[in-house]
Amino acid sequence: MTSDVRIKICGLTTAEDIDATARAGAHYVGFNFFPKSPRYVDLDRARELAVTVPVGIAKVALVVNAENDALDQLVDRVPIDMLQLHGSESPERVAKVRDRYGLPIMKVLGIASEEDVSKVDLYSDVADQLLLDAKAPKDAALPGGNGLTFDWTLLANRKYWTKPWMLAGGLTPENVAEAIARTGARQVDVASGVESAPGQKDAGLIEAFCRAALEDI
Ligand SMILES: O=C(O)c1ccccc1N[C@@H]1O[C@H](COP(=O)(O)O)[C@@H](O)[C@H]1O
Repeated sequence: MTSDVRIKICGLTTAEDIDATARAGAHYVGFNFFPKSPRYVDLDRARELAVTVPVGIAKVALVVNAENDALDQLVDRVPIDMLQLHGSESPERVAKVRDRYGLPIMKVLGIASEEDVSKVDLYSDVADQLLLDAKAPKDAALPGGNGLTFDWTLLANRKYWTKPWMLAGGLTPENVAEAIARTGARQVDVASGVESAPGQKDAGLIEAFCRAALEDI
């Protein structure tokens, strides 16, 4: 028996990554457009990869506080299905991006406290999905992709959320089943937890992650 959990593998950079992710049964692939990331892909590379993604797997573009010029070029050149806003974008900015491109938006919230969790309500009317990631440490070079978990009990007392949400932050083949069981997440996202080195995806780890996430426990 497999569960209905949906899986996003983020920060793919090669054709082999796409192949491994599709074979493992993931539902979303993420392309990372944050230049400082070891998972960064430029528009040409992202386009080459995106056109090979099998139908039925959603192609997500991860951007951080991107301006319209950069987003215009991205959307023009790369056939994506969703924008993941992983910066400090306000609800107003999220609404503007959604209106301008007509693409579904996944807004990311960094979580370290109850107050952070309560921000879901601020974005529920303007985002199509929420992604809850560990809040990056103040001195971190990256706002995500740091392999850090957050305190999952912060999600225990959440009220009903009207938009689909995804759990991220430090997930691995070893902890993803526990994370799902403890938080009730129906969607999970991983970047560094399926890599052999920063930015280098490992087909075996992708397969193990998907197997563990899809297992009914
Ligand atoms: O992965 C990155 O390099 C990255 C850079 C900038 C913003 C977000 C990034 N990754 C996202 O963060 C989550 C959690 O990452 P991890 O699994 O803890 O390594 C990841 O799923 C990406 O969506």
